[in-house]
Amino acid sequence: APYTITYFAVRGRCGATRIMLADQGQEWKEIVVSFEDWMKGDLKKTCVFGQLPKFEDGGLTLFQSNTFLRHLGRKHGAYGKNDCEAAQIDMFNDGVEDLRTKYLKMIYQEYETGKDAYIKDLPNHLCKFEAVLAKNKSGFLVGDSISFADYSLFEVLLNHLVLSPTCLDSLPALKSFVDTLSARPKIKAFLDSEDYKKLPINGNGKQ
Ligand SMILES: N[C@@H](CCC(=O)N[C@@H](CS(=O)(=O)O)C(=O)NCC(=O)O)C(=O)O
Repeated sequence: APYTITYFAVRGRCGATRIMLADQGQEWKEIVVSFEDWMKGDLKKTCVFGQLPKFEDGGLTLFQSNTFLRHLGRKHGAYGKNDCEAAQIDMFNDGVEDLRTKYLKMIYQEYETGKDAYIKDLPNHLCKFEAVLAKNKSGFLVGDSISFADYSLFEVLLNHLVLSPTCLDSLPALKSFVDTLSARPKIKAFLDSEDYKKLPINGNGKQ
């Protein structure tokens, strides 16, 4: 397979990419880097931004997890049917990234002190995506087929359901979005796999 992910032994910022690859029927290789090896610094020096994950597509080497999603979107017809849809897909993926950034800040910097307040404030962020999905009859964020932004939203919702299992109870469009994507055969198989289940969501073991 031309695709290789190099990352720590976490779902982290590769969660959405792996779900997208699985749903698109793609195989990929995983190179797992231990924190101990990472701290030696040799690999870090070769990374454009000094960070992982790294994604290889044959001879193309990429960093930046959202870049992987866009690249796969272009390659596998998951980036809308025209520039207008592509721009909206970018917009919603950027919105998901805002939520992911808030989530990661809480997880890594203020879990004990900030978890309850974060969960309390969560509906104010999730309601924005609820409104978008409630408006688009296709069941996807943009247009009439799945895009990389849908995988990104789906994955961040899965993580939030671990943090707060009731967080979608009053958001029917998001609940149905998660149920529908979870039922897609290749996503279901991947989420049931040991490869998926054996990895913690985050690097500090908090979820
Ligand atoms: N914007 C980057 C962020 C990448 C990033 O923050 N990587 C962290 C690991 S993780 O937060 O994604 O799990 C890292 O390499 N940290 C180690 C280091 O910075 O030396 C992306 O989306 O890929």
